Amino acid sequence: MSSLFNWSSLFSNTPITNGTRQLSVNSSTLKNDSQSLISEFEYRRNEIQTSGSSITVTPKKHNYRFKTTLKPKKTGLLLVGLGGNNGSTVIGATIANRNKLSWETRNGTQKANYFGSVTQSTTVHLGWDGSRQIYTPFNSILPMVSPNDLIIDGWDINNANLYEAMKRAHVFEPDLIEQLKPHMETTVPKPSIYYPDFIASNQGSRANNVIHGNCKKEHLEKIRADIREFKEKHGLECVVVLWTANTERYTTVEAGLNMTAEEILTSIDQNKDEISPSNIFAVASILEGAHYINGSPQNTLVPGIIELAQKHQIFIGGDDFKSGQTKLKSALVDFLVTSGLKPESIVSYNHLGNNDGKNLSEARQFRSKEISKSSVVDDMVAANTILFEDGKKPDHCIVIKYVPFVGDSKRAMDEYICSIFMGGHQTLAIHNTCEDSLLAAPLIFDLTIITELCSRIQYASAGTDNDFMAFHSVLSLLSLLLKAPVVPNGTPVGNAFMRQFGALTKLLTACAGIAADTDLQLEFFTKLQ
Ligand SMILES: NC(=O)c1ccc[n+]([C@@H]2O[C@H](COP(=O)([O-])OP(=O)(O)OC[C@H]3O[C@@H](n4cnc5c(N)ncnc54)[C@H](O)[C@@H]3O)[C@@H](O)[C@H]2O)c1
Ligand SMILES: O=P([O-])([O-])O[C@@H]1[C@@H](O)[C@H](O)[C@@H](O)[C@H](O)[C@@H]1O
Repeated sequence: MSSLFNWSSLFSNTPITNGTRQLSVNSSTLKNDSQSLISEFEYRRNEIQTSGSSITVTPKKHNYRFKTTLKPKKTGLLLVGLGGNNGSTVIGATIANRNKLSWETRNGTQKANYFGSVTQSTTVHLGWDGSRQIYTPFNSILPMVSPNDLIIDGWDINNANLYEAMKRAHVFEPDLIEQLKPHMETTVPKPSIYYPDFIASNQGSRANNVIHGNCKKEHLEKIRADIREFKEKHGLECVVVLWTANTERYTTVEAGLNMTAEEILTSIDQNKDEISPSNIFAVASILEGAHYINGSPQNTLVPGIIELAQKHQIFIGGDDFKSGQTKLKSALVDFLVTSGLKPESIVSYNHLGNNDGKNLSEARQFRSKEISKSSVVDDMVAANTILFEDGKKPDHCIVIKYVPFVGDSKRAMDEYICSIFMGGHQTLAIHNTCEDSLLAAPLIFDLTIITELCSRIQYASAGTDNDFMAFHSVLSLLSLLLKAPVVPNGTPVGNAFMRQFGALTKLLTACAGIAADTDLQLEFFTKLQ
């Protein structure tokens, strides 16, 4: 007996599709009670055996059951770097959207929105209704937290209140800033951990809001207490701690320091220099049951922190928001290679004038960013041994310059040179003005919302009584939103943008009992039986 499932009826306060359409799923395999939805999904993949130049493909089927707890959790977001350009933009945007603010610009009246957010502003193809293709909003497929409902707070080494921080950021229009003033001027970030050696020396003048003392164990306990207090004060069911503070230098990764959960905890107890502020935030989050996301490029998520997250069944994700120049690259290079054109040279230059750019103007912080920006084409190159028969990657050059005048309005200039047919070359020269915080802030919502959703999804093998399990702690599903995805050990990194989007939406539709969109569209040139 098929069941018609429409979860909006369960939560009258959850707008199912922003008032446009109601999505109901009519499936015989779908079971739901008032608390959860169980779907069955036949996962088809190819088991591959290679031997020399021969490949053997064995199609395999795996029958999954997905169990989604339907009611979104009351969720808090704690931002490390709350007073920064991204942090103040995130908070301001939720207030503006929640209060349906509009403001005057020289181009006319602008209304608050969540453009640039995958969860809030994209749609997913469901199929053909006989006369047109039907798409549904991403956030109508399963119940998700609304960014308007997020409780947001955080830490900063600078004590500017969020109104001052917003003005300093030069991201929002003055009319909006003044409307937000009463909502933001009373919020001051919590004092944070400051170890000068990890961020640029030019950030020292900002550090007037720091936790005193040099004992890393005490710093850990203070951050843990902050997380506990935040959770209890707001009655939260889910907390995500997200690093949007300055890019740190890489930390050493070695046995005895941070290779295991025990080592990272012992190294904190022993006050080891190589334990970074972001390491401490990650450990504190995990120990307090809060999920941790790294929006910056440094290697916070060392093996010991990954092991600790697994022990505590907490999600972690990173690294480095994929917001502008690299985001375009992750789609464009996929397009070029898929077209049979061979990128030979990729030069990505940008200059920016915000504090991020100032921090990145020092060599060790730039190096963290150069690493995360450089790895984004690796999977696309490896996918085509016709073009890249010798495995030689394209020349790939990253340049970042600090030019204060442009502020948060980063100017990215890229040149792609490809080998094409019969010895020709195609050159793409792209000028891309990236309003950095307006591009990154939506990703912060998505990272938080998808992490909370994944905390409500469990899986089991169909046809068995095996218990339902949570996904792996390293939430590689967040790769769409990150430049250098951290993935479970031994699994591949995927950066091609549309493949990442497809993986995310196909999981959601599988959990909702909706047939995955194969794009084959056989119904248009065959007779469906
Ligand atoms: N498009 C983007 O904006 C984008 C894209 C990818 C990555 N990022 C990364 O996001 C981060 C934030 O970018 P931003 O433009 O908001 O930078 P920002 O400099 O404006 O904000 C960073 C904030 O972190 C604070 N801070 C530094 N160390 C801290 C610590 N230990 N604890 C708490 N606060 C601390 C600083 O005082 C500052 O207010 C940077 O690492 C940047 O590389 C940004
Ligand atoms: O995301 P993206 O535009 O490729 O990369 C950007 C860097 O090139 C830039 O220096 C700074 O704006 C951001 O930190 C961001 O990481």
